[in-house]
Amino acid sequence: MRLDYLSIFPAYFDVLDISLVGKAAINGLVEIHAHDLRDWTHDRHRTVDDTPCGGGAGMVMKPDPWGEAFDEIIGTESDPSVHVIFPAPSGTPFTQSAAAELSSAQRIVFCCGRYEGIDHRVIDYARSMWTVHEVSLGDYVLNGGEVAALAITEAVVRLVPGFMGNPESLAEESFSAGQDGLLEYPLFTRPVSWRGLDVPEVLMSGHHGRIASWRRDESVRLTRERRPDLTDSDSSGIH
Ligand SMILES: COc1ccc(Cn2ccc3ccc(-c4cc(N)[nH]n4)cc32)cc1
Repeated sequence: MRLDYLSIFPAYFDVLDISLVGKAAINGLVEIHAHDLRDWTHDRHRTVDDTPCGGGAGMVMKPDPWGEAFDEIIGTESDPSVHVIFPAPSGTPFTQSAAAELSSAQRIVFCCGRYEGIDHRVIDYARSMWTVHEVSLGDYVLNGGEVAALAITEAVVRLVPGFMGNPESLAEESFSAGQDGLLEYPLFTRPVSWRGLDVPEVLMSGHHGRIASWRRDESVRLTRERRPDLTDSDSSGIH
């Protein structure tokens, strides 16, 4: 899997060399390329923004640098196997199933906007050439697309076959299909007693049936408490 990042702050992606994603890069599972959008400007000030047509506050990212960057990084041929991701507050909420789908992609290009956003023709042009995803991380406002691109990268790359040492652990996580759409149960490890707080006795009983039952009850309780929106979905084991 090749991952490209287009941004006016490409240094945001240096962190990928440190993290687990960096390890995947070393063992050849993923290739990471960060690019400075200003490299495709031609004026002295390396300008990437301009005032919004129709008025309004803030600045909008000009289409020209994006188009030239696309030509060089992706090419001028249409290819639906290339996934182009535009993080945006107006995007579709990003989900674990979206991460799972993207984990089989061979190429993902992250377009990280800043200011008030990117000229919409850039997205329209990308849609005419590749598979485009406009995604939101959640109902809160970031200053640009870079943090979202990092979060999406981690969610996707950890699902790439061969990345996780213990792929079975993926099946037990919150939001993974195997959990019936329920939140993960509380976790404990040694010491059994810590600052007057004890591990639930059932977990020390060695009785696998009771442990499984306790864990499911806890998942149901937590999901009802924190994510009632998940309890009505068909995939959840509770209704
Ligand atoms: C309300 O309108 C706004 C428009 C743009 C911005 C700043 N900005 C510029 C590019 C960009 C890309 C993604 C995001 C983002 C994504 C999520 N889930 N929150 N925020 C924010 C972004 C702030 C607010």
